[in-house]
Amino acid sequence: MGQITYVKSASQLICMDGEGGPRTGRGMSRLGIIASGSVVIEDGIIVFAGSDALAEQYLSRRQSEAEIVDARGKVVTPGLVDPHTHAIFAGSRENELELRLQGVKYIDILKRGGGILNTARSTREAAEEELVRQSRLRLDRFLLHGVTTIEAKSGYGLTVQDELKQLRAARALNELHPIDVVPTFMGAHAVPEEYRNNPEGYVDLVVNEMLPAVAEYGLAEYCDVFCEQGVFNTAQSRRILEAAGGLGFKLKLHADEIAEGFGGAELAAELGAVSAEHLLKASAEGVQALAKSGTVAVLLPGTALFLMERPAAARSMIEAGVPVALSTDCNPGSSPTVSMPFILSAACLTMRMTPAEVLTASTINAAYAIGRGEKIGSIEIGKQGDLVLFDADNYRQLPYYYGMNLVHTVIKKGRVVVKGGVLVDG
Ligand SMILES: O=C(O)CC1=NCN=C1
Ligand SMILES: [Zn+2]
Repeated sequence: MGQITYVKSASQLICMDGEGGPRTGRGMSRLGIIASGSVVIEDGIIVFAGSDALAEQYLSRRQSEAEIVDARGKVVTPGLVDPHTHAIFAGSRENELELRLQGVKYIDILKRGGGILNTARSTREAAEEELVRQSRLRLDRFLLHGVTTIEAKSGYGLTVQDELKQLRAARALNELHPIDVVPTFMGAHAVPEEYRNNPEGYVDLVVNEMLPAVAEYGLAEYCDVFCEQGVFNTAQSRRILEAAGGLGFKLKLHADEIAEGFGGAELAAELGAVSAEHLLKASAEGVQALAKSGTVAVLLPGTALFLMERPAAARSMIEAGVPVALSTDCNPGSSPTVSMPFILSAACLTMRMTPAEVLTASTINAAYAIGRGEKIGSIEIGKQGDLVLFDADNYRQLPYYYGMNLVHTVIKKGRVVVKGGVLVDG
């Protein structure tokens, strides 16, 4: 008899069930809400989701064997999914905040050898165990904010060995922490100091040495590139992503974050990338291309806020039929946060997404952005038993109480890992 967890009598059960594939347009507003609903999880997999009455019937005599989680007065959603993080790193860059408040631009800090290169220095110096220790604390905080799966990129090593070290740390965390970690290789995050005068030589290193090594050790599912003016141009980005595709990596792209209409969105769509990320400055043609290719637009309103930039045009993307997902972009330079609940609020307040849309964008659509849409992101029979119980009367309160963490209980693969807003040991 398997381990049964019975999540009982939620005031609102947000199933997010529905047609296959990421949700678009009006589909982003269909949440599949069951008033007074219950979920039964057996051996980590959802075996029932529906009304309380039917749950009682389903369990019948086996209720006595179940661990009952009282969800009365709670809103129950799928575990939140963060599809874009740089969460594996050492050090911090709080000094840059004051620099930027004095008017120094993010990209100029990088050009001066700070920014990503600052974190690269501290990440290269850190042993793998130290990387795991520091990053594990961030994963604990993600869990306390209702996040049960994250994507995690490399890109602070910028040498073959240090990129492999970062990805091994991601693998170790995936094994030792309740949160599932989906790894992305991002050696093309910045050109390191030692290649400052030979950026093409660094692209050669990424293509000829880093990608084959990461593929050989099976350390990443995705390849991502910072396609940006002053970082990697579209020709370099294309070369790296085409090489990655040839080695079996699925593709992502940091696109149109800083320079207007740099062509990242168009490139992501042309290469059939699973997702394009940031898109603050995407062109109208780029948005249309994303809609046509079905590439998920991963929007990062926290980053726009932290960089004091206007956010991505989420409304026109949704209206164009682009599947939209949300993320913290957790990283020490442009978005030092793990709070997906705050990102939901920021998406409403700065990009005019609705409460229903931001929930879809942080669950099922975020799951599809990392290739996990058939496994997580909704409360449906056969999916992984990842749930969050929020202290809220209804789902609209999640983005409404901005800056507050309403997470009460988190269940990961059927096991309670956060209770009363506190991590459960073991
Ligand atoms: O600054 C960082 O560490 C992360 C980042 N990569 C591209 N934009 C922000
Ligand atoms: Zn990023």
